[in-house]
Amino acid sequence: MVKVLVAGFKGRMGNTTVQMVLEHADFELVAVYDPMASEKNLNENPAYAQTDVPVFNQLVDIDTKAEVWVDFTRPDSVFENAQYALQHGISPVIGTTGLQDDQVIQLQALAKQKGVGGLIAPNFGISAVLLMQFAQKAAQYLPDVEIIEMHHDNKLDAPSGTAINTAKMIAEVRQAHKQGHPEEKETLAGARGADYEGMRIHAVRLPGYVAHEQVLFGGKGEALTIRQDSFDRISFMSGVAVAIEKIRAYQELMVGLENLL
Ligand SMILES: NC(=O)c1ccc[n+]([C@@H]2O[C@H](COP(=O)([O-])OP(=O)(O)OC[C@H]3O[C@@H](n4cnc5c(N)ncnc54)[C@H](O)[C@@H]3O)[C@@H](O)[C@H]2O)c1
Ligand SMILES: O=C(O)C1=N[C@H](C(=O)O)CCC1
Repeated sequence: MVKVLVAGFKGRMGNTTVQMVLEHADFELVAVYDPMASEKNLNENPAYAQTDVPVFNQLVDIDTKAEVWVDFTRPDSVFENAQYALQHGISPVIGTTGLQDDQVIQLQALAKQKGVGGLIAPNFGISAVLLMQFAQKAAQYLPDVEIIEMHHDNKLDAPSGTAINTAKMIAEVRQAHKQGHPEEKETLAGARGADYEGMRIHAVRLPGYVAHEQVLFGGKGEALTIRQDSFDRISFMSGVAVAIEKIRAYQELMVGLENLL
């Protein structure tokens, strides 16, 4: 049984992860953490009356035998949480987006120093992992690309972690270049979206959406559109489960679920 702590358990993804871990035959939920929690045990919540899982609402109070730390929290708390996990020999499985490149480098150095495996996955959905791989392949032949990501309107970070990762993967196979007309001007600021090495990224935030991405390629007289949709947060759970199962076999912090598939 893999002993699991879920950070951000009061949130949308944290709650979905708690249910998945409780239902999984090979996982044991040993702790949950969220600064918004006021209860001492998860069983104070009627939905989890049959459980016996300690609740923590401050990092300093956490006392656990957890082997894996699943993090679905906030862009401004994930770095501290991941540092805490690595320092305590707990493998972080990080779904929270918004980590800066220098923070990822620092966490990778810490993981190496401690010999602890960990994963940062911008997206745990298999459709998104495949979309990123297909987009990287397509960009070898169609280097003019724009990315449109669409999310629910409670999302804090823009562009999404998936969109940034898609752009990074495309940038590995594509010469950076400015797209559009050389003299184009925005008559309304932001009209052309964010710029990643000449690729434009557009972020849509609307109620009713969950998580969706389109990568648009244009060539001479032709176009290709690749799209994926997460209609429900359950779409992320098989990826989270794979990461929990496999991560303790590693001694480094990796980026991307594809590293474990
Ligand atoms: N990688 C993926 O596949 C994937 C999928 C969905 C969401 N996400 C990301 O997961 C994160 C959470 O998304 P959400 O929709 O569940 O958000 P949410 O706002 O519903 O939940 C976040 C929870 O984190 C808690 N929290 C705040 N600070 C904390 C801290 N320091 N430690 C522990 N918990 C803390 C909040 O109280 C809240 O309950 C976001 O960054 C989002 O982009 C990633
Ligand atoms: O709901 C979110 O927020 C999501 N964030 C991730 C991202 O930023 O790419 C993945 C999909 C859901």
